[in-house]
Amino acid sequence: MTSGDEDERAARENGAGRAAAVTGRTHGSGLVVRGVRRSFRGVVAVEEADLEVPAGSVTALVGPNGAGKTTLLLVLAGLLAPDRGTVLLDGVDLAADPVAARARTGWMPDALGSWESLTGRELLRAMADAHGVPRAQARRRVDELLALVHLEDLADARAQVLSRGQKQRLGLARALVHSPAVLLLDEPASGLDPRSRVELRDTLRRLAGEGVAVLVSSHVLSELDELADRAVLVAGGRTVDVVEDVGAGGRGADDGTARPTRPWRLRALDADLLRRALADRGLPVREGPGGLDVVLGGELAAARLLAELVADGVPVVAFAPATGLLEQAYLELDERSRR
Ligand SMILES: Nc1ncnc2c1ncn2[C@@H]1O[C@H](COP(=O)(O)OP(=O)(O)OP(=O)(O)O)[C@@H](O)[C@H]1O
Repeated sequence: MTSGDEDERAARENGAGRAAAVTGRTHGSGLVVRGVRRSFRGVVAVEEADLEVPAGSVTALVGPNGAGKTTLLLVLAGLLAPDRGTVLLDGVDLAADPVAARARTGWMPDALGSWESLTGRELLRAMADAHGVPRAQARRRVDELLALVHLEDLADARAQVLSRGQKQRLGLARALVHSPAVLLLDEPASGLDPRSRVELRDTLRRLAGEGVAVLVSSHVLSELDELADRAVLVAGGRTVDVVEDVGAGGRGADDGTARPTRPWRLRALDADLLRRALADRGLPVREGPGGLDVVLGGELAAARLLAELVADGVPVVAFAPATGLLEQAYLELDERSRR
């Protein structure tokens, strides 16, 4: 047994002993991806992927249909071999030591898959067995995870009778059975009702708080704004951009001019006065539903503008982002890829 294995075992045992912790991890090396390419008989699904997911963070993988997100996640999960490129999972090179790399990685595909004839409990125990979690510990771990995803009452029902959302929750528990340092999730919120989505968000944030590196693909951009710390944008098989500070809403540079930019919607009791005040500042204005939209360079620029308008006696009654930061970045990306 290597010292890394011993650390891992200690971390697992720690986690199993502390009911409050989902993994028991406190730190790790996260995920590093460099120059990954993957094609299928001439069809290039992932052309050039470069990204990092620091331990303790949630990173969103965002891009239009066919951008290569699922293919990339399958490569990172060790289920598809890349044509070239390097993947480091918690410091372990996936190509050099796939077994150790997979032991550090949790994978939640967008569908539960072929084990649906087992009950949820059997499925989780089989997974724990496959990962070499000792029996007594596995029993405790499985109970904890069933509670975490609120499936205790359905634990002994065959997975195939579960609803789509319940299967998604079981899929999350399955991905966590071996206390992974890196968690990869493909559209985890699909099929979840609003309450389950909030719980998923809380669970992923909690995992990140425990030091796990979380990479999550999703099309529900408004929810990623609240869930993710940062987002990696993918288009045409390439990682094309990174949006930092997603959760903070994009603070922007001190001069208020740098990215990220997005429209803000303003409403005043006197719309004409507001229109004139914005025009005086050289800000192009668009009529939006229920207000005027102006593009600003971040929250600092917005705060400054609001203070100026109020000081000038403009009776502003609403001032908020017109779209989420990620939504805006995604729409810009989509626009560029259509040109
Ligand atoms: N097994 C395969 N054989 C051939 N082409 C494939 C295969 N898997 C994926 N592709 C192609 O690779 C490209 C990327 O597909 P992928 O499923 O990774 O995209 P995605 O970003 O996950 O899309 P979506 O958001 O619609 O799920 C697509 O053009 C797809 O048709």
